[in-house]
Amino acid sequence: MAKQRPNVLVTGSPGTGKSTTCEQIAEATGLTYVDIGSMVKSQELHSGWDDEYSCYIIDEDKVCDALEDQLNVGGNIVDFHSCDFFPERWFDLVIVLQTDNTILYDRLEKRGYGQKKLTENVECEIMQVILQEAFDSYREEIVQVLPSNTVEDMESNVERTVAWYKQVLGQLR
Ligand SMILES: Nc1ncnc2c1ncn2[C@@H]1O[C@H](COP(=O)(O)OP(=O)(O)O)[C@@H](O)[C@H]1O
Repeated sequence: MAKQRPNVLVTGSPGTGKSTTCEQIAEATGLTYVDIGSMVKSQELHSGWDDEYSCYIIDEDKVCDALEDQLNVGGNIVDFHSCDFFPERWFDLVIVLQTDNTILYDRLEKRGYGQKKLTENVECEIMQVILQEAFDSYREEIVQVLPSNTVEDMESNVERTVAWYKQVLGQLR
């Protein structure tokens, strides 16, 4: 079944601005914002709590099952800090947000991350782990790597995604 509207995936290390960016794009386009982190918690799509990293151990199969119908129809903007376990066909655009490590460090510190989690997340960003994951999982043509250091960056990222969305919708109709 062909999607009626495109789906967008916004990925990147924690703190790069996924949720803020997604909320703004959702407001401007009417796409449904799907925050996987909250879903994992509220629908218990996990296999327990990881004390070391203070996070849930996500059950990827359960997440995909829970999203299947909605993503097949289309019209969603999905926010998650990992992107290699979703079916490739779900997404028409994959945005990878990137933030300079000193800025990211400050954001995660403000969020109250412990030293271990903070260092590992900043290292993940430096090593471009999510970027690599995105290029390994999706066609290069649909992956967009966007800087997310400043408010101006965010505005520009929202603007270009909204423009892309309108263009795709125009082609579908
Ligand atoms: N491009 C940006 N410029 C300035 N502040 C930003 C930017 N992106 C995110 N932030 C701020 O950083 C914090 C983390 O953003 P958030 O959207 O929660 O990130 P994520 O969902 O990727 O973890 C928030 O306080 C947000 O306002």
